[in-house]
Formats: sequence, structure tokens, C-alpha cells
Amino acid sequence: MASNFKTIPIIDISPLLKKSDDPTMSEDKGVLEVCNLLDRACKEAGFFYVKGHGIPDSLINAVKDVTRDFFDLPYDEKNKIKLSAVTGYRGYQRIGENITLGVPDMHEAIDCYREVTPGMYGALGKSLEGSNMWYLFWFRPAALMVAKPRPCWVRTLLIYQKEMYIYLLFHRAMNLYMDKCDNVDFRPSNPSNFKPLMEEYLGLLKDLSRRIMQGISIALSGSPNMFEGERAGDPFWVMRIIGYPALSDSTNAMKLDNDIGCGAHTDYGLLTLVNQDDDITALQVRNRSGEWISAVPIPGTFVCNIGDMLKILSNGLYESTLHRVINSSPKYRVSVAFFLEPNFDAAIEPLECCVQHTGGVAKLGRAVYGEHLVRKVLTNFVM
Ligand SMILES: O=C(O)CCC(=O)C(=O)O
Ligand SMILES: [Fe+2]
Repeated sequence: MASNFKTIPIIDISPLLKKSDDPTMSEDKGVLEVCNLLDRACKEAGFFYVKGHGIPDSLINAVKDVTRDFFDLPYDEKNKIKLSAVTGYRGYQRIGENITLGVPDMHEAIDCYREVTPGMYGALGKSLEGSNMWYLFWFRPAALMVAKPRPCWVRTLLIYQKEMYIYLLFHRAMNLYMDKCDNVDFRPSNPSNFKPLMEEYLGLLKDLSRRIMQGISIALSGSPNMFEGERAGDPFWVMRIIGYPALSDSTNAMKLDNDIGCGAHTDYGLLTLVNQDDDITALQVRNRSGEWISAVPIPGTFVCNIGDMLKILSNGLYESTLHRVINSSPKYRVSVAFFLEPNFDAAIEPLECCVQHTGGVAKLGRAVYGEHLVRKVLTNFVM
């Protein structure tokens, strides 16, 4: 549970980055100082700014400029990369199409997900590969085996329901598989510099976020590479390129119905890095007593926050704090959020070192990341 923080700490991570290829990094004084600050921020707020991250200001700003250029285009042009189930929920969504807690969000966005390859599904996914394999899964003989004595038809029905649910979930996950939508490019070719710029940016953010996770590993008393391998060695990632119309703006394709740019939510994965507009305060973070604390833009920094999967891994030591966006300024706001996630098929459960630090009992249950993601994405869109 986050504390009653009133401000969000700023952390200079340059000492951590300098040592990130050094196997003895966790003995370095400068690294340990950064890790202490990360530890405190993750416990108290679940949010922090990073500076000294090495990503040039010119690129950070160019990414926001090209985002603004895209959202400035006519609706029909933007809709050429329309998000749908066929694109695996990738692409452009108009204002009001994204839904948080049943309420349409007053933003437009491009959603980008890492492509999903068959190997990423793990055992369950593998059984669904190939055409129509799912019905074997549906009626497999093992489905008739249950521990508790119940009439046969009840047992069959219960298993049938559960398996159908799992099937549906993974069917949607299969839609995230790029081979199913390789004729749909969800990245716009207009503006022409959009793709190369975002590719470069994405590469740098993947690297940066993994380096920050090294610091978080050390902060949690683990080895610097605790999140590599089965947990997040081949991480899934998401990038949301977002535009929030000014409240007074009625020229948009859909009239604004409410003032919530993005409803209160927690992020799904490990760590989020937000590149937000410099001159508009709109992102708000909720503290323990329910006050909304503004994440005031600090040029040249990223706003970072903890996601649900890291909350589970840390056994609740770190908070995935509720946040929302309200753009009450008279200007259109853009932000680009990068989400570092676990491996798609990672089974996430509290880490032993965190259980030890939190009274010896695992307080949070196990979650398969891909299932968690698909469940969340499906509640975000009405299709
Ligand atoms: O636009 C922002 O500042 C944050 C967006 C956000 O919280 C999200 O996309 O999860
Ligand atoms: Fe968020």
C-alpha cells in the first residue's frame, strides 16, 4: 500500500547505468545509493522520475512531435491503421474507444504490442497451435478427471466451462500473434518519419527499462539479473502513443463526454516509462489517503511506475499505484508510454527473497502474465 506521499521522487540513475554490464555492480557504492532510492520510491509511491538515463532530449522531443503530427491528421487517415480484433488489438483507436471501468476514456491512441510467436505460449499455448487444435483441448480425455466426487455430468460441465474460458482467453491471445495479422501494419507510414523514429526509441527504452530493473532487483536483495531468464529474459512489451484533446476541443471526431483522459487504473506489467508533454500537468497518482498527486512534467525525465506483476513478485512490498489522466488545459496533450512486461508465458509469483522480507508468507497469488494481459485488454475494448 502506497504511503501518504505528497511528491514523486526524482532519481538520477546514471551511477546505475554506468555499472550495468559489471558483474560486481551490486557492490558499487554509487549503484547501491541509486538502489536505495529506487527501493524507497517503489515502496512509498510506486512512482518516480528518472534523470541521467542517457536518452537524448532531442529524441524524447522528436517522439512527442511526431505523435502530435500523427494525431493532427484527418480521422480517415488515422483510421487506416485502425485497431481491431484482427490486428490483435494493435493500431489506432479513436476518442472514447478505450474503456476504463466501463467509462470511455477521452483519448485517442496507437497501441503497439510486441509480436507473439508460438514459442511464447508455453505448454498451454502449444496445445492450441495449428488449425483447429482447440477442439482436442476442449474434449481431451483428461478433462474427465477430477478429484472431488460429484455426479459425472456436473464434473464434465464444470471442466467444460473452465476449459472453454481458458480457450477463449488464449484464442484472443492468439489474435495477438502477428502471423494472424501480417497483412495489417499497425504502424503508420504517415508521417514518414514515424516508423524509423519509433523503432529507434523503442530499442533504447527496452534497454533502459531492463537496466532500471537491474537496480530494482538489487533493491529487492536479489542478484542484478533476477528478472532475466524465465521471468523476463524475453520480455513482452507494449507501447501506447496517446493524445488527449483539450477539454474545450469540440472539433474532434467524437464530442468529449467527460473530462477523464484515462480513468484510474494500475499498469499490468513490471515497469512503465512515460514520456509526457513538458508543459501540461495531467497525470495524477493516488496516495494512501486517496488524494490525487500530480506528476508535474519535468523536462528530460521519464515518469516511471510499478506494474501489477512487480507488485506480485515483490509480495506487495512495491505498489502498483492507481493513476489517471485529466487534461484540463486548453492544449492538446501527448504522451508515449512504454511498458516492460514479463515473458508472455511467465508464471509470476512472489519471489522468495521478498517473501522473507514480508513475514515469510506469500500474500499474493500466482498469475500467468499473458492471461493477465489478455483479460485486461479484453475489458478495455467493446468490439
Ligand atoms: O498519459 C500518461 O501520462 C499516462 C498514461 C497511462 O497511465 C497509461 O497509458 O497506462
Ligand atoms: Fe498507466
